[in-house]
Amino acid sequence: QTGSANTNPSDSADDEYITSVSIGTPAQVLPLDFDTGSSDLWVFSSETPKSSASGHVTYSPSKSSTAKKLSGSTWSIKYGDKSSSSGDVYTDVVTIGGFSVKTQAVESATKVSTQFVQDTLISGLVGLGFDIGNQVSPRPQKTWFSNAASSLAEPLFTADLRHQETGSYNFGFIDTSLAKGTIGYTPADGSEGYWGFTATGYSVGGAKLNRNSITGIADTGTTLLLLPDNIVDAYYNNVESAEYDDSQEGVVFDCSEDLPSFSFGVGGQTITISGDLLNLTPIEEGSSTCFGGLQSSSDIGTNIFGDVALKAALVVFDLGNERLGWAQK
Ligand SMILES: CSC[C@H](NC(=O)[C@H](Cc1ccccc1)OC(=O)N1CCC(N)CC1)C(=O)N[C@@H](CC1CCCCC1)[C@@H](O)COc1ccncc1
Repeated sequence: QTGSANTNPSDSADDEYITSVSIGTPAQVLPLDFDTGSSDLWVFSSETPKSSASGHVTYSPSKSSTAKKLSGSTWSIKYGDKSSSSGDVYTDVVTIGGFSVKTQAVESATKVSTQFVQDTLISGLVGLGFDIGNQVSPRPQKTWFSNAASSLAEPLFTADLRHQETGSYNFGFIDTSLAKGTIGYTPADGSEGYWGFTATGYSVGGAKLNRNSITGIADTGTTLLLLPDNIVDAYYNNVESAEYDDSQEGVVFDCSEDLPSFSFGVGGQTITISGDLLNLTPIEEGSSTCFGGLQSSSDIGTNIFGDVALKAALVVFDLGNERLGWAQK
C-alpha cells in the first residue's frame, strides 16, 4: 500500500507547506503542516479556546463516531521558534494521501501560543520525526508514519517541496521521475527524534565542494537553511549589498542582486540550491530589500536544512534503513 498527498506553499515566501489531512468519521479535513523536526500530530479542536481558534478549521472529536479519549494522557510542546501548544489526547482514524491509520493519537489543543493563533493557514502539525521525540505523557504515542510504516509497501516517505508550486509527500514509494539526479543515501541519526545527517562539504557559486562536513537535520517544518556563521559569511561575502538587519534578525540585501548558488555534498551527490531559491522575499510588501534564505544557526545550536534546501531536492526519509536520500531536482 502507498499514499500520496499534495502540499502547497502557504504564501509568497514559501514560509510553510500545507497538506490536507482527514480525521475521524465522517471525515473532518484540516490543513496541517508536516514537520520532520517534531513527532506529535496535534490540531486546533473544539477544546481550543474560541478566541484562539477563531479563523481556524477545527477537529471535533464529539462529531466523530470513531474518536476515543485517551484518558489520563496530556501533551505539551515547545518549538525552536519559541511557539508552543498543549492539551489532551484522542485516538481516531487519520487519512493522509489516501492511506488510513485506524488508531492514530490525535493531540487536541487546549492551549496554543500567539504564533499559532495568528497563523490561520494551518490547524496544527503532523510530526514526521522519530517516535522518541513524542511529547505525550504518561505514555508517548507513535507518529502517523510510524503507525503506517509496517503496512506501507516500503517503510519510507519522500518530500518534494517546490517554490511557489504544488509539491508532494509520498508514502511507501519513491517516484524517481520527480528528480533529475541520482539519489545519494547517507545514514540518518534519529536518536534526538529528528532526521540527523552529515553533509560532506559545501561550495558557493558552483565552485568545487570543500571537505568541511556539516552535521544537521532535514527539517520540513523550518523555513530557512540555517548553517554555521563561517559558512554564512563565506556565502554573503559574494553579495555586495548584504548586511545584518537587527530588526529582521537576519542578513538582508538588495532584491536586485544576482545571488550565487549554494551547494552541499551528501551521499556522494552534490545538491545545488540556485540563487533565486536563496532570495526568500522582500522584508515588507513592495520593499526593494530582500531577506536571505540562508541564515545563521548559531542561536539555535543545530544546523537545519529547512525548506530552502529541501526545495532543491527530492528527499527520501527511509525509516526502514535509517537513512536519508537526496537527489537534485
Ligand atoms: C529552526 S527552529 C524555527 C522553526 N520555525 C520556523 O522555521 C518558522 C516556521 C513558520 C511558522 C509560522 C509561520 C510561518 C513559518 O519560520 C521562521 O522561523 N521563519 C520564517 C519567516 C522568516 N521571516 C523568519 C524565520 C521551528 O521551530 N520549526 C519547528 C516546526 C514549526 C513550529 C512552528 C509552526 C510551524 C512548524 C520544528 O521543525 C523545529 O525543529 C527543530 C528545531 C530545532 N532543533 C531541532 C528540531
